[in-house]
Amino acid sequence: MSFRRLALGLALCLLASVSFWALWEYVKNWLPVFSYEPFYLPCPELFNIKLQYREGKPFQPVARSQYPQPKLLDQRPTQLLTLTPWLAPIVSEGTFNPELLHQIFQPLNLTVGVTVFAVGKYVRFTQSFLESAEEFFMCGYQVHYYVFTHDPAAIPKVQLGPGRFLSIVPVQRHSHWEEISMRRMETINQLIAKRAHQEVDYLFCLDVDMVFRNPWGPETLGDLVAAIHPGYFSVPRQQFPYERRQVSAAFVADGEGDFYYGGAVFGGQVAKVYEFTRGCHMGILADKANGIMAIWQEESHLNRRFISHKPSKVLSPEYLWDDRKPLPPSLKLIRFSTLDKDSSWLRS
Ligand SMILES: CC(=O)N[C@H]1[C@@H](OP(=O)(O)OP(=O)(O)OC[C@H]2O[C@@H](n3ccc(=O)[nH]c3=O)[C@H](O)[C@@H]2O)O[C@H](CO)[C@H](O)[C@@H]1O
Ligand SMILES: [Mn+2]
Repeated sequence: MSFRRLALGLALCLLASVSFWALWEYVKNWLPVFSYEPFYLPCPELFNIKLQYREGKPFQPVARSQYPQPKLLDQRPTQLLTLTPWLAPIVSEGTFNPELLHQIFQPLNLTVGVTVFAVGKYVRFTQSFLESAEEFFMCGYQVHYYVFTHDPAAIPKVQLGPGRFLSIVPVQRHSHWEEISMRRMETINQLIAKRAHQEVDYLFCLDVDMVFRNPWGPETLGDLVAAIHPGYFSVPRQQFPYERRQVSAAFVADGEGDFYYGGAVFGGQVAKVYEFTRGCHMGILADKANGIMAIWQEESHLNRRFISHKPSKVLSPEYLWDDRKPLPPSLKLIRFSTLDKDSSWLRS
């Protein structure tokens, strides 16, 4: 009797272990979580490794060389070039997705600075400039305007959106408009050294006699940004109004040049704008020492520098237009444009 019980007990035990084993095999095969071996974890050293990279090589200025001129309108008369020969994007409507760029740039919590000069009669442009910027410039981002003026009390109070600031920076009123325009390089450079390097990530340096007409967003952000001048985007480089006198630091030889850029719009990462404005100012000082002023003042020096220090992003004339010109079929919209103004009265 007891032998039968023992045998039955053993058989039951055997059955139970076999079923348990079968169940385990089944579960092990079907649920990956049970078969997962934490092979790579823990491996804390991976998170603590500090790599000693080869030292970064700073970009060298491009030496004078001969190569064909890039043509903004070479493809089809209505289609703009989208890439420079040194692989910088040329930004225009249709080349980027604004929603995607917003998703990428919005979480970065960037502050974009704007420098603008309102000296003498140009104070009158400040209101329309600022109001249109509030409507279209870097909407949804933190913006810091630096308004340089000889007369702080004359700067109108414009209602600014949340996260947008305005600093008025007093400057001397030089008697000649050329001097006012040209001194901007030095003044911007000093502003960056004094405070802007701690206050903004990117900085755009803009003319005040202009208004925003359509959105200007993060598609414009880059290391060093130039804008193609509205007057010369379809002419051979020999016709660009570069400084052609060899004695000037802004001299450009006949076969040189990519695009003719406007002095009314440039920018980039604040450290790059610092280097850029310093270089231009040094050229301007060298010219002063030689008793010469470049044909288009700081714009000539800016163009000289952009030949040897290529912009990493180029803005199409959508970002620097002139209302006095008819709109060509190649431009789908105008974002920032010069007002029709009486230059001789303004400069008198
Ligand atoms: C089409 C054309 O001819 N463009 C040239 C002209 O641009 P612009 O006619 O656009 O020059 P501008 O008269 O707008 O002067 C440039 C900027 O300097 C500031 N400003 C200038 C004068 C003044 O009395 N007060 C003042 O605040 C202001 O922010 C102005 O927007 O002159 C510039 C001077 O560098 C460049 O040579 C440009 O190539
Ligand atoms: Mn202007």
